[in-house]
Amino acid sequence: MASTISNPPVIVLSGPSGTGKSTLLKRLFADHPESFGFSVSHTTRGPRAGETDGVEYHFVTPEKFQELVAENAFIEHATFAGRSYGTSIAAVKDVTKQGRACILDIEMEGVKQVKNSDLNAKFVFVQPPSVEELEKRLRGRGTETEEAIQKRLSAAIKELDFAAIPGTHDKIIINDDLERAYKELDDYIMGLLA
Ligand SMILES: Nc1ncnc2c1ncn2[C@@H]1O[C@H](COP(=O)(O)OP(=O)(O)OP(=O)(O)O)[C@@H](O)[C@H]1O
Repeated sequence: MASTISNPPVIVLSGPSGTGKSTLLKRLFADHPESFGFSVSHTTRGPRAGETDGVEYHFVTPEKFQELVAENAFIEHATFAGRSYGTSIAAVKDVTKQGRACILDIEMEGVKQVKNSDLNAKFVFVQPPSVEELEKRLRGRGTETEEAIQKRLSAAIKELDFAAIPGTHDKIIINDDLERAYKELDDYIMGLLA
């Protein structure tokens, strides 16, 4: 396969937390390592030894970060332990300029930001078979506290309502059986890249 694609797409993958997005993407990237590029995030943390600005991250000051927030430059941004991180629209465009498709794994608010941007994106929603099954997976993953699980479940209901609006997504994949769901995702995305 050629290592670059003409007119590569931006693919937005969303869906409730615990629905299986990371599991599906990990497989997709492993199966097609040449097809996708990763956007470089901005961060207010300082570079560690060996890290280069613009490679691992765009390293910026808190003031610059706030400026970018005010300009609506970010698709998503968040603060962890006092450090801010964000995915900018420009960073996603850089990936497509290099001839690689860019997949964004983002939440509903980020999806809305992409819809409001000039990115030419395809929207894929990964839907759990049911809210009960989603709860089972979140518990099974064992990475969340009870409080976090409840928060994720109430956010999931909002995401499902949003996804139910006709035309919100180009493709809805129900992640019931992982093999089947993966094949559907792989076929759809490789179809976009063909
Ligand atoms: N089809 C499936 N059937 C059963 N279990 C699954 C399936 N797909 C994923 N899982 C399991 O569900 C759990 C949640 O999956 P994963 O971490 O990929 O979700 P996610 O959507 O990426 O969540 P987050 O948005 O919180 O990162 C994992 O333990 C994973 O192994």
